Amino acid sequence: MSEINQQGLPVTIITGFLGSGKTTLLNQILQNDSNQKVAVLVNEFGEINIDAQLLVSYDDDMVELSNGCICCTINEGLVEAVTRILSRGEKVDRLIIETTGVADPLPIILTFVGSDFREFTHLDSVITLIDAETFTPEHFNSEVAYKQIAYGDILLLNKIDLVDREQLTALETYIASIKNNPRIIHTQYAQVPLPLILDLGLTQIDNYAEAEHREHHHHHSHHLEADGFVSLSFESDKPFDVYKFQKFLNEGLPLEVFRAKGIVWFAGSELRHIFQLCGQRNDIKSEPWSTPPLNQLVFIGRHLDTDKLRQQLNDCLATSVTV
Ligand SMILES: Nc1nc2c(ncn2[C@@H]2O[C@H](COP(=O)(O)OP(=O)(O)OP(=O)(O)O)[C@@H](O)[C@H]2O)c(=O)[nH]1
Repeated sequence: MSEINQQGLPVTIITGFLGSGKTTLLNQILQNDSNQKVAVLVNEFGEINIDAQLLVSYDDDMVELSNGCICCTINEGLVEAVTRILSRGEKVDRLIIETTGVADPLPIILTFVGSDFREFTHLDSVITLIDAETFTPEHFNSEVAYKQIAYGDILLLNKIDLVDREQLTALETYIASIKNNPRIIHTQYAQVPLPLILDLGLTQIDNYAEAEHREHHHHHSHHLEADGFVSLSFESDKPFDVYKFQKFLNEGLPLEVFRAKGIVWFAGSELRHIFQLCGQRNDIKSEPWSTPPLNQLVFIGRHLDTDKLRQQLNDCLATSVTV
């Protein structure tokens, strides 16, 4: 029996704030770790799981947990999903969990270090993505954004193509002020040699004993409300008018929207469009459809007027369809 088997299934948790590059990293791992059987658990805050659809391999090994956050409301779902993976006859080499951008990683960490799973799994490391362009010492006034860094064993300072040297140095100085000897790696599109992030055995279980005790006496399921994040999921089997949608992005999009992503269908186009918005930046890429066309979008932000936003999106739909 290999050393890994004796220790149980290696688990890697990928965390980081909204839009920091978690799915991009997961795709890097899946593309480069092709000799291994990787089970993936993708959790999204929103009713539609967009991330799962944007992964390079999307098959039976994927377990999606949508509409909630595994750190609180659907933690039971996490336990069930992991139990399912562990009880499959087929050998699995590792489990990777991508949390939502608004997840507190601690309850997820404790699910592995403080439960029956401890016998069958071992938490290898917690990887935290940080968007070097948008992250500031105010950490978006979000307690979870702070905790994601505090509990990260490896910090990937991502999107370095969008910042200058001074901004990077300022960020590193801030991180060093809140965390002892941080292990920081600079990345662009989350590209990192896998030996630098996998199978390192970095998570120190003993460090969590006290945290586990505290959590048992503490209700953490209200942090989303406290941070003020809400999500709107929009689906339609009618296409958007490309000009109306572009006008909406340029003039109508509420400033409160911090993150948006989705699969977009434009009237007159045969392609599926992948829409991504992080802060002030958005882009749309196109590729062929592998499913019947439809619109599926998620908008996340603080204090969103979801009714108004839904109406604005409905107004972007094309009145006549020419595909
Ligand atoms: N310029 C630039 N863009 C990046 C980089 N890494 C990721 N992105 C883009 O940032 C956007 C968000 O990346 P994701 O990987 O989806 O981020 P995420 O953390 O999974 O997002 P959520 O799960 O929705 O919170 C996408 O459009 C990526 O292509 C980078 O290093 N540089």
